[in-house]
Amino acid sequence: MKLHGSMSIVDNELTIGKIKCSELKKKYNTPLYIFDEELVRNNCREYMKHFKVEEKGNRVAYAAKAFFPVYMCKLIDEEGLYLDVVSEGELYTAKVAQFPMEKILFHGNNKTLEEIKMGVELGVGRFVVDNYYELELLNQVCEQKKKKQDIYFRVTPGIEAHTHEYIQTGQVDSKFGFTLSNGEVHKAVENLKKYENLNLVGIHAHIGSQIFDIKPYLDEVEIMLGLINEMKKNYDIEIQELDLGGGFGVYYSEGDNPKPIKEFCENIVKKADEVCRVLDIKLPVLIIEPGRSIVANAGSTIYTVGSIKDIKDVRTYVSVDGGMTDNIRPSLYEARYECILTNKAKNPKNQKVTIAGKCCESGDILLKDVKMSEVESGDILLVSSTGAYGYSMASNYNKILKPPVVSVLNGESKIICKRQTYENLIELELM
Ligand SMILES: Cc1ncc(COP(=O)(O)O)c(C=O)c1O
Ligand SMILES: N[C@@H](CCCC[NH3+])C(=O)O
Repeated sequence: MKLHGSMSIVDNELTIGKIKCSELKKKYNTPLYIFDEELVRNNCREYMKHFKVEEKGNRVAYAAKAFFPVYMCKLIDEEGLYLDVVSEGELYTAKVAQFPMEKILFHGNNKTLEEIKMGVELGVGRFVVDNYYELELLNQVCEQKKKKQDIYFRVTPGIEAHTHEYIQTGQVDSKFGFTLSNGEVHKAVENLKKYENLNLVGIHAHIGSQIFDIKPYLDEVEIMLGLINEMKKNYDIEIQELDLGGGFGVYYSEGDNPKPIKEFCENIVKKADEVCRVLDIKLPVLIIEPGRSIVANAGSTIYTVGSIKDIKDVRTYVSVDGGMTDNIRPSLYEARYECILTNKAKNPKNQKVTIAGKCCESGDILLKDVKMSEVESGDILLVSSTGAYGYSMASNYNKILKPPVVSVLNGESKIICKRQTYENLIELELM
């Protein structure tokens, strides 16, 4: 297994943030999400530096959906990032964390009236308007509240990025945004005069998630700056902000070859400079919205191994005390991960096993056919890179409790999300 961030192996045992996994298990029990705070902060700083936030006034907005406890929101604020939210719940979390509302971008393809009202009342900086329905609702709400709201248009630029089809978003056949190729974007711009309470300051596109190539982003820069140029020429509208979305890929398992943050950022910034020079237009403020690439490698999940079923000449199933409820990604996207027995970190990996979860579901498989050292019940199994879309997509299927999240940093650990209790589980149910 590739070691990430502050992971290291000491006396044949895996440590994170200078703490042995066996100590974490003893203190907090399993299953347990571990959050490597140093790595998250380093990733934020890499983005801020290489996307030229100070130098050029560009912005990095963290995509809350990847992992968003109040603690994470406060960290994002401390590191100076902006924030991308997609729901009332994420907005509420930001409010509780006292995140500056003017630094929030509010996304979503079907924002409800309640969500729109909440966003306007709280004073979010930018609504990323997805469709006509939202334009109407937002304008009405702003009229009632006598506010003028800055907006972006979400554009579907027609880029098919190479990633799982469930997490592609930039292609024409998408539920998100105004389509560029059939003139929808232009029509929306032409109609803007009707919406007196809205002020179009930017355009946005997001081409998908877990993307390794830089090329689709460079295409996106070209297409979107071309659009900005047309808007100036055809409608005399000056677009000052260009939001290119997130989706930068990370390493989960062998074969994944993500580019370093520096490379993604520098190439995008450089390309935008070049295209603006060619088109002879003013360089807009650039925004990106990384989620996964800030938190994925910083998160790990530890489990305790329970039953082991060896079906001779077929497969060996090693079952753990969590599964698809704390990590739906393998079942949903056939996502692949790496794992290690933390208490036998350097032992030779001489067998092939399949790691199964405990849900009543045959598809509840976390890792299929992975190399593993001699395994026994009671061992601690760590799955790496579960920091993005693990906790945030966790469920209570089979009424299994969501595990806690513990942050580790320089030999200290602290709970940032408590373990759910059975009382939490049934508190909304009629007795
Ligand atoms: C609009 C938007 N921005 C940002 C992101 C973050 O993506 P990722 O976590 O892959 O960086 C997403 C999710 O794909 C998104 O839909
Ligand atoms: N939840 C997805 C990514 C979501 C993308 C959001 N637009 C994943 O785990 O990969």
